[in-house]
Amino acid sequence: MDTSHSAPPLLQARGLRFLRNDEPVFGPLDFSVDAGEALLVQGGNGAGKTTLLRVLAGLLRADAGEIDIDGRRARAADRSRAIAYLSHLPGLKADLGALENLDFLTGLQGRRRAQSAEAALAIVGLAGYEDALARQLSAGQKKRLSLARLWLSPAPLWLLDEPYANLDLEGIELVNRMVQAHLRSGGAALVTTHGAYAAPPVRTRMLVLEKAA
Ligand SMILES: Nc1ncnc2c1ncn2[C@@H]1O[C@H](COP(=O)(O)OP(=O)(O)OP(=O)(O)O)[C@@H](O)[C@H]1O
Repeated sequence: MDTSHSAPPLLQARGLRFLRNDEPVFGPLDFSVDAGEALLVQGGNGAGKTTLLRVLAGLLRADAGEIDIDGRRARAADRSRAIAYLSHLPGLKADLGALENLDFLTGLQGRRRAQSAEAALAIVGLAGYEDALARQLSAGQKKRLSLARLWLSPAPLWLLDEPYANLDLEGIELVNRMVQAHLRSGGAALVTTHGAYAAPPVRTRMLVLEKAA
């Protein structure tokens, strides 16, 4: 018997709204994503996609609304344990090597057991770059290093802001394989995109943000 329908969504937002200088950026929004699903957050430039992910990640405070994780109200501090946020800025330490960056970030954010930083670098195509300084990596290599950090994260909910930016075709396929594997192992992902999107074949919901008038 399939009991998955009785489980609460991994993430549920109700009446979520964000204002900047008293002007609405988005919302009120109602959406949810289940374990095993992707939520595609679409909208043009300035529609509020990054702002929404930053609110969910607890980096900005919503003006109204509620966020539940696994059926329980989750304030910003609770959410940080459940969420891994891939920003479109890489968030790397420029003067540390690739491996040192991973050790630093997993030291802050925890690590999935049975995953080594070296293995994660190999998965994202950076074997041989262990000691390369982050500032010497290309934009696409930095994105790959951020993907290795994501791969090591124990968090079930991935927030991916423009994950394909700066990646070549093989990198795009890498992101899709990672998302597929993460969803298969019971995770979920929110993915922002402008529209042109090489979506992985996974169960997908859509959330379209309109630019506030
Ligand atoms: N730090 C900031 N200070 C003031 N306004 C901001 C700031 N960051 C974003 N905004 C404004 O908030 C709105 C939403 O921006 P946001 O970055 O969330 O859009 P987006 O959908 O991610 O856009 P893009 O596709 O261009 O990345 C825009 O009007 C933007 O100008």
